[in-house]
Amino acid sequence: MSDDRGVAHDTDTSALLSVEDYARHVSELLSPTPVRNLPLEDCLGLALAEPVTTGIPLPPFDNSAMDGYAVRAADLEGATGERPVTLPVTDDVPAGRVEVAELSPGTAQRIMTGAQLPPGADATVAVEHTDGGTERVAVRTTVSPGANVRRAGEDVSEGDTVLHRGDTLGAARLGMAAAVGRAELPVHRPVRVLVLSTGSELVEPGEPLERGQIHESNGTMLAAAVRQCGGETRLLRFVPDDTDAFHAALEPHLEWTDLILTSGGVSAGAYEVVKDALEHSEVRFHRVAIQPGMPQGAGHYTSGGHRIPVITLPGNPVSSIVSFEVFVRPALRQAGGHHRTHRPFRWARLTGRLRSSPGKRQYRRGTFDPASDSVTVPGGAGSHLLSGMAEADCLVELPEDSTEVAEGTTVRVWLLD
Ligand SMILES: Nc1nc2c(c(=O)[nH]1)N[C@H]1C(S)=C(S)[C@@H](COP(=O)(O)OP(=O)(O)OC[C@H]3O[C@@H](n4cnc5c(N)ncnc54)[C@H](O)[C@@H]3O)O[C@H]1N2
Ligand code: MOO
Repeated sequence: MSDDRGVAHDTDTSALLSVEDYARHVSELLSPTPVRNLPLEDCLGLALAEPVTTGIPLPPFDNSAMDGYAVRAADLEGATGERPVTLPVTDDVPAGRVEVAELSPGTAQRIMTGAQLPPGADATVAVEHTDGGTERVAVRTTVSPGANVRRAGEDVSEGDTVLHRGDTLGAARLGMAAAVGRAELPVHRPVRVLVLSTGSELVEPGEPLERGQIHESNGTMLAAAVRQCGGETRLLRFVPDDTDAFHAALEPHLEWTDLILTSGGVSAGAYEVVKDALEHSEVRFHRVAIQPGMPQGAGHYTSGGHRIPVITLPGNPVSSIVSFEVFVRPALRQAGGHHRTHRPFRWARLTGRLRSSPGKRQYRRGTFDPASDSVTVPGGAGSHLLSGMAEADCLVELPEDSTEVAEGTTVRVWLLD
């Protein structure tokens, strides 16, 4: 097996912080963002800060589920294709009509889907079962009382709670809010994250590379990851490997920022600018029992009266995105007020065998097959192997105590977007 080629092996696992302890530490850094009333069109992806109760029933009035004719069911007794019952059509009721006349016995009113059921009517017969007449209508079927009628309050009653605190507002929930008459909702404003990348080897995508250089990719990736979980971002991509320049780059953004998220520059090298620049702030660097993503830092950046939470992710691209998923995403979701903070997970059978780092929780990149509840891990464990991450639809969790994981073993998989 060679699936751990290119993995940074650290055999000293004695001083490693557990994944749980570090995750808790990170989530304690952030407080919930302030609550604002925003128009519905600005609420997509944000978390509701208070429950929504409805002041009206839905539907608000009895109405027709079909285009056809409002009738009294008893008037159609015995109607068949051979012996239709013919009724005079006394009115036309389009959707939106406010005043609707009473339906007299032995008559029909032409009615549209969503239009008020006339008082006295107890059913609608669909136009397909009639000759479609406008003066008189021949009806070829019987109907039961209540047929094709949507009763007031059938969906929700006045006073019902229709949305809950902490709900993430997606299309259907925004539709629900509009349906009960809300134009605005109280939501947690998005968490504002200043994403920054350091490294003299980094070059703007689109520019040619000299030998020894790579395109900057973590900034794009992490900013997108923040936005995917409901946050707002500012991206500083080429912060120089110089501590004064680092502080100067941050300065204009400090008033705006809820969290500073860096990648790179924190391990054991000679030019670790993030580590050097944060040395005098309240940031602590840890080695966490996770692969990829072992070198981590968290705390507060202090400057000119500001005290801003900061999380420093490792620079290897897969290390940075995996540790974002494991540590940062749940913390951001919690700060944004969402009650769903974690990705959904499934249990799945491994289609091949894997080797894992002892003493560390390993996250491998996989593709999950929901039809067979199985997961395939095509690529290696190396934290520079971004293509495997780009292909993956899940992260495969191998526990700290596993070393050789046999084919067929049941593992937890975290489903990605
Ligand atoms: N002697 C040791 N060396 C390393 C250790 C260690 O414990 N002792 N840990 C290894 C592990 S594990 C990881 S993970 C990395 C973490 O390194 P840094 O966070 O300091 O990151 P850099 O050294 O700056 O970069 C690592 C790698 O990632 C590339 N990178 C960085 N930023 C970006 C970016 N914005 N876009 C694309 N790629 C980026 C960078 O070029 C390097 O290849 O350290 C190991 N070493
Ligand atoms: O293995 Mo590092 O922990 O590449 O992330």
